[in-house]
Amino acid sequence: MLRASRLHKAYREGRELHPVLDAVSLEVVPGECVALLGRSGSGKSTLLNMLAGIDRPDRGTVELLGHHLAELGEPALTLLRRREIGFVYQFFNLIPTLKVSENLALPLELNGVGGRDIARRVGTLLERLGLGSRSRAYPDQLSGGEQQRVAIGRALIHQPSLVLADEPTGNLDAETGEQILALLSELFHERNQTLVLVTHSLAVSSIADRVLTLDHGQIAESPGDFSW
Ligand SMILES: Nc1ncnc2c1ncn2[C@@H]1O[C@H](COP(=O)(O)OP(=O)(O)OP(=O)(O)O)[C@@H](O)[C@H]1O
Repeated sequence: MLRASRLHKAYREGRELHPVLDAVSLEVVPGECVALLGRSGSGKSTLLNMLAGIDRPDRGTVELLGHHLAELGEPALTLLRRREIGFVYQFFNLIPTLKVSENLALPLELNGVGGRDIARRVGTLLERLGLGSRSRAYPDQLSGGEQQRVAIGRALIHQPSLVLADEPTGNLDAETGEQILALLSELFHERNQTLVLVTHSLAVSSIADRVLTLDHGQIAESPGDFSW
């Protein structure tokens, strides 16, 4: 599904080069849920962006579904992301001028799915998300937890092979966060998808089959003795 080999990334701060990833390698197999754990600033989002081809490593390679991302131009990368990846972000990133149902429909429209099929799939998923009565609401009329439900729906509706979630509960209170995590985990298992979940929370990483920790630019299996 996903293979990253010896990724290096450094950011320049004035004259100094600040290394973030130092020969990071990881492999994710289909159907797996992998949590990427690390303290703030350890490079989790940087790594996630490389895995999705949003940012490019200084050195190293990323292979997604057999495609070497470095060999793809921007249009091909965009197409691959649109079809094969669903994203869930900490701050939901819904489009404020679109209703709930329209936000959900967007990935299907971008992938050329027909109108009737879109209406059916949006309707079914809205019920599954417990948002059947909110389809005509705008994002700012929803609670944080409801907005994240919509965002999870938007990430999954086009049945991508890979879902990338960056701190999906980071902006929610503990109880809502637990509900969102349970929903994400349920939907992920039902659909037999592959999930890479970035978090700094051990509780969040508990839904994963495997936990990788990122520390000082390097990755290790299992949470070890970090205490953030
Ligand atoms: N575009 C950029 N330019 C310069 N430095 C950057 C850039 N993006 C990230 N960094 C730096 O790289 C380091 C890793 O950032 P990153 O956002 O990947 O960490 P993170 O583990 O996701 O943190 P958090 O949990 O706080 O979101 C940080 O020191 C950050 O300041």
